[in-house]
Amino acid sequence: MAKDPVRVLVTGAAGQIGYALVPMIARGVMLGADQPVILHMLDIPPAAEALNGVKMELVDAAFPLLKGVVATTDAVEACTGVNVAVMVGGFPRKEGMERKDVMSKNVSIYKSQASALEKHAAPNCKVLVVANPANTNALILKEFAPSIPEKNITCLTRLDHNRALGQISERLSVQVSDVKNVIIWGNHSSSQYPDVNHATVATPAGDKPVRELVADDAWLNSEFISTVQQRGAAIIKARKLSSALSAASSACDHIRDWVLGTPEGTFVSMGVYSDGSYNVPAGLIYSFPVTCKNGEWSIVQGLPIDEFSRKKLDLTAEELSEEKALAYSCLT
Ligand SMILES: NC(=O)c1ccc[n+]([C@@H]2O[C@H](COP(=O)([O-])OP(=O)(O)OC[C@H]3O[C@@H](n4cnc5c(N)ncnc54)[C@H](O)[C@@H]3O)[C@@H](O)[C@H]2O)c1
Ligand SMILES: O=C(O)C[C@H](O)C(=O)O
Repeated sequence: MAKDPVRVLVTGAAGQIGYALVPMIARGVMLGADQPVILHMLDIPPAAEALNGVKMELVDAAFPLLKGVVATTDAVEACTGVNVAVMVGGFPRKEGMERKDVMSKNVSIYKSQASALEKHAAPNCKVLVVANPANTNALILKEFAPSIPEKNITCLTRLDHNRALGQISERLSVQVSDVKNVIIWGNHSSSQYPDVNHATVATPAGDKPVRELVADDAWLNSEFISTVQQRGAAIIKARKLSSALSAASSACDHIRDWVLGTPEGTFVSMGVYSDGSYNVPAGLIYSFPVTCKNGEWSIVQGLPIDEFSRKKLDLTAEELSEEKALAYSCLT
């Protein structure tokens, strides 16, 4: 019997990530090739015409899994009944703007959209925040939607995770699908810590540690880390626009693994509400290694953390605490 459609909200759907993301969702990349979907697309009135153009293209593409499209500038209509919400909409930083200017605009958006989701989304709606500052926007959304379970509010660091897999695959000339268990700790910003200490590569002789195969700690402890941390900036420099297809694809990976589960023995990185694991302060949205089963994520416990890593985990936590304080100061 055909499955009932799942309603997926994409905010900022007229923007560049939205344009890459909605066809992936409509093709089953996010929820599976047998899962019908109804797309809810939200943008702001100045983008209404462009949003309608995206809707026209979705109709023209005749996706068999796409059972309906809601394209609107009304947050209540957009949020009504949604099972998955991918929050991409936001105000990008423009020339001459301070971090605080963009933070203040975005946290206000996330505060108001929190209420719309809380009141109108389906119970147990899973939320993924993509828009920057992603961790702090997700935290504000969580704080202003107290009836949504905190486990349902996450932010995207899977792009950074995938970037780390990509760098290791290039360095070792192995298939990216043979590399697993890198970790992104902390903020989706240049303070993040991409950690390969638990990562492995599948070889004909079994799984081997990435550190052993790379055999160059100096590279792993410096250039590898800064390349992943700075990859977003490198894409902006090259494209004059921030990453879009990789962000959209990683958002699909994040939701797919969360809903359908991670493969046995594999962990992925997700920005989730910290519970004090690994001595990360509770009350931040922080990226951890997680596994997913039956629609729930759990933080992988008990990984040894060396002194080098400890400092890096703490540094990115400090930045997130500062962002949290700044976000609250913008809202008062
Ligand atoms: N977490 C990640 O890995 C990651 C990666 C890449 C980009 N990003 C972030 O994702 C966001 C979107 O990037 P983009 O390149 O698509 O930007 P974009 O400017 O092309 O699109 C953003 C869209 O959001 C819309 N918007 C603005 N305010 C809104 C509101 N209140 N409600 C609904 N929609 C609203 C805009 O009209 C626009 O269409 C940015 O914040 C970017 O920094 C995050
Ligand atoms: O928009 C940015 O600053 C970069 C983006 O978050 C990315 O990681 O590609």
